Amino acid sequence: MIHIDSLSKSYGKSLILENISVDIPNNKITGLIGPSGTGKTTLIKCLMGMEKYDSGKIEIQNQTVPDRKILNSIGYMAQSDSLYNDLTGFENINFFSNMYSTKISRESIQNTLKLVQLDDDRDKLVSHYSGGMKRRLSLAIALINQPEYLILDEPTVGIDPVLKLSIWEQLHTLSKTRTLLITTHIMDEAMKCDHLLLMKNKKIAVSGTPSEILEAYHAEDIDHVFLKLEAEENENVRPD
Ligand SMILES: Nc1ncnc2c1ncn2[C@@H]1O[C@H](COP(=O)(O)OP(=O)(O)OP(=O)(O)O)[C@@H](O)[C@H]1O
Repeated sequence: MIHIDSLSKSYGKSLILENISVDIPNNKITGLIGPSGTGKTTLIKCLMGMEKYDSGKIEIQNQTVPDRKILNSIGYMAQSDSLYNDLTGFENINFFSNMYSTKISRESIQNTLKLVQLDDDRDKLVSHYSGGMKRRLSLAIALINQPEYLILDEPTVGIDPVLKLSIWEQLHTLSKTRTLLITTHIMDEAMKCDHLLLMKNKKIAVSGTPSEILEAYHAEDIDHVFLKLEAEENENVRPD
């Protein structure tokens, strides 16, 4: 479980995350959803120890983070791909797999490339990859050491609908034994998550399963929940 307690974070004078307290359950896909610029990536960077937070606490497996040992059990896919353009897909994933203390076999690299449907393109230079291929390679790199926690920042951007579906199937399979935290703007992807955290105004405004949230807000989709939150804020009325 990821436990976030009273977390606040500013960049300079701008407060980005305000007193956030939330638990991210094990063996589920939690979707962190919210309009652009609400602080989703900032929250993830705080979890990963890539940004220092001002106050509060983050614990993963009861261990305060950042913690080196815990980092080894997290697979992270950033929003922008950090790949070596002058290496092939295979060489990239091989490079990153050498960073782990446990040896990752060629077979497991090959299987992971297959999973993201890059096995046929493994020997192409990444500079010749499309945007979607780069995203898939980044996803493969996040998966390579079979981490207990997977934190994926907009994993399906630039990926075509058919592959997107197969990646979601895979994410669901992974979530049987792993804890996933995924950010997305894409509202139909929100509905595929087991648990949602809706971010608004520096806070987690709503949390629950997609159906619980839709029911509570009498909304047909998550977009409408955000619209209702906006109206609620403007009129200062609560949903009935
Ligand atoms: N390093 C930084 N220095 C200063 N401000 C930053 C920095 N990184 C992000 N911000 C600001 O913090 C706010 C939250 O950004 P963040 O990237 O966390 O949002 P987001 O919800 O992930 O957005 P998106 O969905 O567009 O990726 C934005 O106003 C952004 O401009």
